[in-house]
Amino acid sequence: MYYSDKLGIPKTDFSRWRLRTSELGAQRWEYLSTEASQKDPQNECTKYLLNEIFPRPAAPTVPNTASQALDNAATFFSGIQDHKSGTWPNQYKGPMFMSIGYVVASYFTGMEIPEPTRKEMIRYLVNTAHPVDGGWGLHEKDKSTCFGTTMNYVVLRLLGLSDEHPVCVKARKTLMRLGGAIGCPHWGKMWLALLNLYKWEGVNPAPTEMFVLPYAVPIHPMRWWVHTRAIYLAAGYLATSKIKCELTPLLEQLRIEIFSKPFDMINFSSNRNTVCGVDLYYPHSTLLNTLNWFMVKYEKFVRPKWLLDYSNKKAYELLLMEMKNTSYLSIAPVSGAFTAIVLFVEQGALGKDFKRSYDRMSEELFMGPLGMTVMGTNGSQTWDSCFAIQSFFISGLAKKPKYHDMIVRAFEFLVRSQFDTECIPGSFRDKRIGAWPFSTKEQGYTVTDCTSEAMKAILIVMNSNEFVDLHEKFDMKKLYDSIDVVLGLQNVGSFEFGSFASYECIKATPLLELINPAEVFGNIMVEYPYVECTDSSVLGLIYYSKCQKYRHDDIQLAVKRAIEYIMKAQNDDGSWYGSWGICYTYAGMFALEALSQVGQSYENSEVVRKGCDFLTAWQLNDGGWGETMGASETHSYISSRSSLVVQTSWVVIGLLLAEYPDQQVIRRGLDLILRRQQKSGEWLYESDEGVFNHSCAIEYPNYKFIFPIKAIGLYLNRYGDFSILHASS
Ligand SMILES: CC(C)=CCC[C@@H](C)[C@H]1CC[C@@]2(C)C3=C(CC[C@]12C)[C@@]1(C)CC[C@H](O)C(C)(C)[C@@H]1CC3
Repeated sequence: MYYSDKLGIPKTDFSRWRLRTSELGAQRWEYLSTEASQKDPQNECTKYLLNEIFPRPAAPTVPNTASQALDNAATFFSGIQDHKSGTWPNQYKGPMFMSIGYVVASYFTGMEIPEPTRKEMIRYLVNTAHPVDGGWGLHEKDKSTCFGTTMNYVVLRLLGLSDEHPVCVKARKTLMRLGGAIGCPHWGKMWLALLNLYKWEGVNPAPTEMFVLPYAVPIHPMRWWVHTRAIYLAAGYLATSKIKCELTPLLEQLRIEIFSKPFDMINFSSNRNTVCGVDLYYPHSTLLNTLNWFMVKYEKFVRPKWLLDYSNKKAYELLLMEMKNTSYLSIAPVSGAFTAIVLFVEQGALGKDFKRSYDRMSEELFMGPLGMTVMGTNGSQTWDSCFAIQSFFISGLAKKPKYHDMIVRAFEFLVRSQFDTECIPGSFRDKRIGAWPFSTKEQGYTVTDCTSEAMKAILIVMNSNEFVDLHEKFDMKKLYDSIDVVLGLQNVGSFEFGSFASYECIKATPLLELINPAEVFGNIMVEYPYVECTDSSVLGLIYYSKCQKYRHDDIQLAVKRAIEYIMKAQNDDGSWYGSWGICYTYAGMFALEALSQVGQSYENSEVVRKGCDFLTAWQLNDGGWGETMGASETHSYISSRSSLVVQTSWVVIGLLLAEYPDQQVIRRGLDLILRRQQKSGEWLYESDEGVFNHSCAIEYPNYKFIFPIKAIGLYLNRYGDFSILHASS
């Protein structure tokens, strides 16, 4: 029973929800009428996502051996694939600062949120409120923060929950304890200012003049990290124009509810830098405070109107290009919602670009047992499909005819998802033909590791005799472009030689972090070298060069440089810090896999030995491994009390690929994985697997299938099958 049920919060009829997908992987939830629902049964994937049948029926065979357990897992996982797209849709949730964008954009523009969505968004927030104090944090499992609590309180109120509802009363009490909404970080202040719940003079400046500087200026915003630039481009337009919506009775009421003082008594301009202590992850530098001080004076006394108009016009043009490059999705939900508001301001409710962008926001909403929320991105389609294919091949499952169609569908999805058009000239985007995104082709952004992993998955299928029927579906020449993109993404200038970053090369100095205005995230200003992205790039490049001749020498050189980077990135204790998964177990697996591909093993490489010894030292008494979000935040390994299946799988995979000599250590990990497997063949959610910007946890629901399958498969390859006593918990 969920908290929302205890409180009697209205719920929709789950049997009426359908997940509609497209061949390009777009996902939209639709709520049918009872009659339509009867004619159009829910598919397995949707039932699974909504937890409609639980506990699920046991797999037909009780596994007596590890290979049978593997087969049950594979059967379960292939059963929840979405057939139309060939992907594994999932509620890619965690961050608690995304829904505000959709709700503010809807309120601001007068667009009505459909009733079932409204109800389920309320349910989700009720179910994720902190069990003790009723607030919300930066992510679902976080302590309550001013940002999380203010944003989600406002969302609930805009969605129609009464201020007297116990959930609101409790949350408000926590908000007051945190000092009220005045302590919101920069983005929070911006959302409030748009809603006329905060004065723009109390928001630190985000000047659009930066975007009209010549690109040659080394700190030009188009050299920043793609997300930060997209957010500040749209938010800058809104902030400099001091856009706000009309004050409605509800907003007037909210002005009273969220501050600890009467609204008119607050001196907003003296609270530009007020950030609640609990929220502060990345405090301002003196440089940023000084620049902000000058900017405020400049905006007030110096800035000529023509310059503001000129730079906002430029910002608007760039935003339109961004929308066209991303099929109106924008790179991610935060920038997407700010941009939709800009388009509304420029074009009005009937504007075609506004309408398209607003419509696309529904593809970020995802329904689940707790309710509906806006996800971190419009999905994780490509990334998960790459790993699904690879793990089925490595564990020998791909040979079994019963998984043939699943692999065909995922392969065809990857083929459809490769970029085949370039971005609009002048939009400061790199060449993308040949590359792959993290989510969908329509989202339009190349990701380094996604490109390499997709290339590898495609090649594995193309090299396989079982899939000759697919060989004509892909022209291998299309990988020439992929190779060009990947090679072009390696950092070979003055920054972090040999490494790979996330979306682009590093284009500006990390000193820019000194002007990071976001307060709640670290490392967001520029691209950084990521060991996992570097590892994946190595894996893709090596696999390609083993079977193809194109740019062979360039690839060898790139791999050599990348491997040198990976070795250099190892910490003294043998660990690697993972930026996108939690944490050292994640990066350890990737690094050990990359090193194994150049022949480095426990026996012959000091780096590998240290890497393995670091991991084995953290093995828990139950045989597995588990790491907490604290590790990502504090940059030191923090173990969970009992093991987690996904992280145990990461370590098992790493150790197996490193040819770690002690079979017993690995076997104990594997036993844990097998013990946690359910009778249905699946594994259940245990803890968030992913992270970003050091402070925000995010779920990767497919990891609990992909990595155990790979771990069991690799174990069987090395040591052979064995009988098991308990296959279910
Ligand atoms: C602080 C900001 C700007 C918030 C918006 C959220 C995005 C920045 C996040 C949500 C999902 C996210 C973590 C993601 C990534 C970057 C940052 C994202 C897009 C990437 C693509 C970086 C490279 C990684 O190896 C991997 C592919 C796993 C992830 C996927 C998700």
